[in-house]
Parts: sequence; C-alpha cells; structure tokens
Amino acid sequence: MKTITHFQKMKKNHEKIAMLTAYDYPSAKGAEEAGIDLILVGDSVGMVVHGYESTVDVTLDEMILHTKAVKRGAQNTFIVTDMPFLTYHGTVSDTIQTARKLIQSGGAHALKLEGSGDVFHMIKRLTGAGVAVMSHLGLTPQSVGAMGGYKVQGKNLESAEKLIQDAIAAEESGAFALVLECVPEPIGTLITEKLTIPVIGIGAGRYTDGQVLVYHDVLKYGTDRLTSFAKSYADLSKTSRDGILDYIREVKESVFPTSEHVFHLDDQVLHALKGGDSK
Ligand SMILES: Nc1nc(=O)c2c([nH]1)NC[C@@H]1CN(c3ccc(C(=O)N[C@@H](CCC(=O)O)C(=O)O)cc3)CN21
Ligand SMILES: CC(C)C(=O)C(=O)O
Ligand SMILES: [Mg+2]
Repeated sequence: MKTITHFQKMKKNHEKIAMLTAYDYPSAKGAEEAGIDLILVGDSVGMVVHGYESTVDVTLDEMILHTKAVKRGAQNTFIVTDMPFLTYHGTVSDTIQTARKLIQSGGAHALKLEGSGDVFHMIKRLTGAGVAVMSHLGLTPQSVGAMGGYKVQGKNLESAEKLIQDAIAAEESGAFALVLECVPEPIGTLITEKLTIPVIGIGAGRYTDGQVLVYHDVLKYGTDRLTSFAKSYADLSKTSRDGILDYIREVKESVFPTSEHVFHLDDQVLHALKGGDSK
C-alpha cells in the first residue's frame, strides 16, 4: 500500500498523484483494481449519493458507514476521510474523539479538514496525537453558506496572498498533503512550488502534484451538470439507464427469464405432484 512517505516521494520525483473519491464497496474495489494512488471518502457523498443540497448535512455516522464500506472494497489502498461539517470546531477533545471514531470504527488512514485559522490549531493537535491529516483550502464546500456560493478563490491580490500564507501554515501545522480547490492555475502552481508536501488539485490547474475528482463526475453517474474543472471518462448514467430499459422490455415481452435462469424439477416429482401414481 502506498502511504504518506510514498506520496512525498512522488512529489519529489515529479510523479503525478491520482486521487479519486469512493463511497461504497464496488466503487472502492474498482478504484483499487484500476490502481488509484489514494481514495478520498469525501463528504460529497451527501450530494452525489444521498441527494443532499450541500455537504453541510452530512453526519459523522454517514462518514463512518461509507468509510467502512470503502475499506472492505479497497484493503490495500490509502484511505482519507473527510471530517464532516462542524465536527472539528468545538473543543480539542471532541475533535480528537470524532477523529478516533473515523479511524477506529471507520478504518480511515487519514482525515481531511477544510479551512484555515482555528482549523490549523486542530490539525496541530491531531498530528501531534499521531493522526495523518490532509488540509483542504481554496473553495471549501462546507463553508458554502459563509462564502455565498461555490466560487473560484484567490482571484485578487489580497485573497491570493492569504491563500498562499494559509497553505504554508497548513504545512507548518503538520498536514501531510493539501487539497487545493477551485483557484486560478498560477495560484495552484505557486503553492505547489512553495510547499514541500504534495498539493492535490481540483480545479487548481495543470501543475499541482496531483489531481482529485469526484467518482460520479469521472464516470458521469447521476450528476447531470458538471463543474467546469471536472471531466467524464465514461457515461454510467446512460449505461445503467440502457440496461434497466432492456430489463424492463424483456420482462414485459416475456423474453426474460429464459430456461438458463430457471430451476428445473425432476419429471417424476412433477408427475406425482400433479396427482399421477407416485413411487
Ligand atoms: N459532483 C460533485 N463534484 C464536486 O466536485 C463536488 C461535489 N459534487 N460536491 C461537493 C463539492 C462541491 N464542489 C463544487 C461545487 C460547485 C462548484 C462550481 O460551481 N464552480 C464553478 C465556479 C464558478 C466561478 O466562480 O467562476 C465552476 O464553473 O466550476 C465548484 C465546486 C466540489 N465538490
Ligand atoms: C471534492 C473533494 C476534494 C472533496 O472534498 C469531496 O469529495 O468531498
Ligand atoms: Mg469534501
């Protein structure tokens, strides 16, 4: 299994890191079989799997449940789990207790925390306690309420400078990697050059140390409107719709099941059942 030191080495060797989200047993199994470098059990699960409006409705129990399923599907892949909204902003001991559940019950190898300021203090405490932590800066979807929508971050001098300072502070607080979301490409490049930890971009341009995308975007499964930075490599929505259409049609037309799909009964038993002479 690739682990933290491996990801640092990949950055040093300019070997791109490919991260993908997964939320359940089959998606994790497929990602591992394809050779993904690490899996993110993202709180985007709330939107793409549960149909929530945003990620702020996702609960700790849901993140534990999905992490457990992913763990069973990908036993040899590094798993990062998102700490859900407002589960790392109270006391240090509450945060550590929540982290313990995601790691011990869920089976996560590392946790991802969105944001700066007080969050860096929590990252320091978690990493100090031996937890591997990934920082998430730029567009931080859990703050959608405070940000007033999903918008590209770091577009003016002031916000770009703050973002760069935050990225440095994330590294200094002990994070082993940074997810950088929705920033102009030159900002992604600058931060990637400034940090010694790997920077994994999502809408952060071509020159970050790696990329991460949401499973349902990559495979176009149930998501009809893509963000401008995502790319689809398959069309599972169409594949599944076509399959279900065929199934319905075959049932209606009595094409399915055929004799291959049925259990046969010994002729003698049937004869006897129908009232013929037994033995
Ligand atoms: N399917 C899916 N993909 C994701 O990448 C994703 C989720 N869901 N859910 C959780 C968060 C939310 N994310 C989002 C959601 C919307 C935008 C968005 O609308 N971005 C605009 C930027 C507009 C601008 O400021 O110019 C875009 O055009 O991409 C970005 C990230 C990323 N995450
Ligand atoms: C989009 C990625 C980075 C994420 O945080 C998620 O999937 O929840
Ligand atoms: Mg997330």
